[in-house]
Amino acid sequence: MSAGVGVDLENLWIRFGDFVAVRDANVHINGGDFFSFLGPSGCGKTTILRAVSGFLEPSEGNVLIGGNNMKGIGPNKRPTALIFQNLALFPLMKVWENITFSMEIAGASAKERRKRADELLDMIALSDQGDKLPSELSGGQRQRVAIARALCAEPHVLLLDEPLSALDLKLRQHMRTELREIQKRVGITFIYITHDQGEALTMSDDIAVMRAGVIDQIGDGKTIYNDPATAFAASFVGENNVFRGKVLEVDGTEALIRTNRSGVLRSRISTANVGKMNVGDDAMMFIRPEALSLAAKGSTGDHYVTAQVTHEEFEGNSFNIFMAGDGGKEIKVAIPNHGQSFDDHTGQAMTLEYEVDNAVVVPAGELAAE
Ligand SMILES: Nc1ncnc2c1ncn2[C@@H]1O[C@H](COP(=O)(O)OP(=O)(O)OP(=O)(O)O)[C@@H](O)[C@H]1O
Repeated sequence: MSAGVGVDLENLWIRFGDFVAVRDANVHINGGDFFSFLGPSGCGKTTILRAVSGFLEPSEGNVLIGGNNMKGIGPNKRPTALIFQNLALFPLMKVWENITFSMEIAGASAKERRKRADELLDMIALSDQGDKLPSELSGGQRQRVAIARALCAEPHVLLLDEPLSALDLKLRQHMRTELREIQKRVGITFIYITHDQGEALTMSDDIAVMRAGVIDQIGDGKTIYNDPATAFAASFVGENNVFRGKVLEVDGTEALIRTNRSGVLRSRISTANVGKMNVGDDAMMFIRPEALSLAAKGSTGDHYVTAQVTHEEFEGNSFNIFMAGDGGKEIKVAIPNHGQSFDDHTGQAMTLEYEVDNAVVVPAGELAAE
């Protein structure tokens, strides 16, 4: 198998007429990593992938693969292979013939092709399925065959454009584990595009969060979830409660925020913004539903929030309490279900407690659409 090589985007701009689809992207992807671009529809993910694969020439900046500048190098001369959502396996060809189609075009003998197909079938854990037709496989198995077919040409970088989105939910979740295992076995660099944060978080070494052509943050899943750099990253990845306000006081890595509706609250400053937030700045503070808990009645201080309960729901693993928040948004509190009894609090004012470390403040900015 070929080794994974690094991919770099340097000051990459992609314009379509006056429209800027990718704005000054700078990304380093380590060789052999599973790297995801995560963002909503239309944010420029596919455009970046097309620039890496060579189907699109950047307006400005460079794409480097294995340290080599790809300027002027066409798609079929690059060490990349691309997998789309629509697999397009040949329905009348057996699985092994599908996998080694590129070798047939190159004039390889049937014996050579079969040998290579068997190696790749082992790799995708479909050892005995080579003589079947694609229609005789499950959706997930067909997906693996498409991956094997892309790997047949020994790319150093595999580019995957939302390859799981056509599958049903259960299979999609199962395929996350499969894909990650295949990637580890093959050892090459995977660049994965998705709007599904669960996919990005479960599979990736690193994730780039994208918004309207801009990369907001690059980091591993835990960093992006626990330490978002922007309001968009905080609100796009996982559920989050937002408290808007202004910075009242900065104390190293912590700040006091005068919120519009919930008094003065203390928060950790997100790492990317330490040293950059000043008194008087518009700010957004985020606390996840699972980081809020019910406090004793009458508790006050800068890590307590009091709000009116609008409704509640039982979700199985948690009791969810919804409270009146700021700017028409609700505050959601998720109380883990340990089999305890749970009173209905609708209409009551409740006080919630949080650990300052579990609150994160960033400069006010665009929130992800719900
Ligand atoms: N050839 C083109 N000409 C003009 N505009 C384009 C072209 N290709 C893409 N765009 C625009 O660039 C933006 C980014 O498109 P892109 O396909 O990269 O988004 P995406 O993040 O992959 O979205 P999705 O998840 O829906 O595929 C979109 O607004 C799209 O309309």
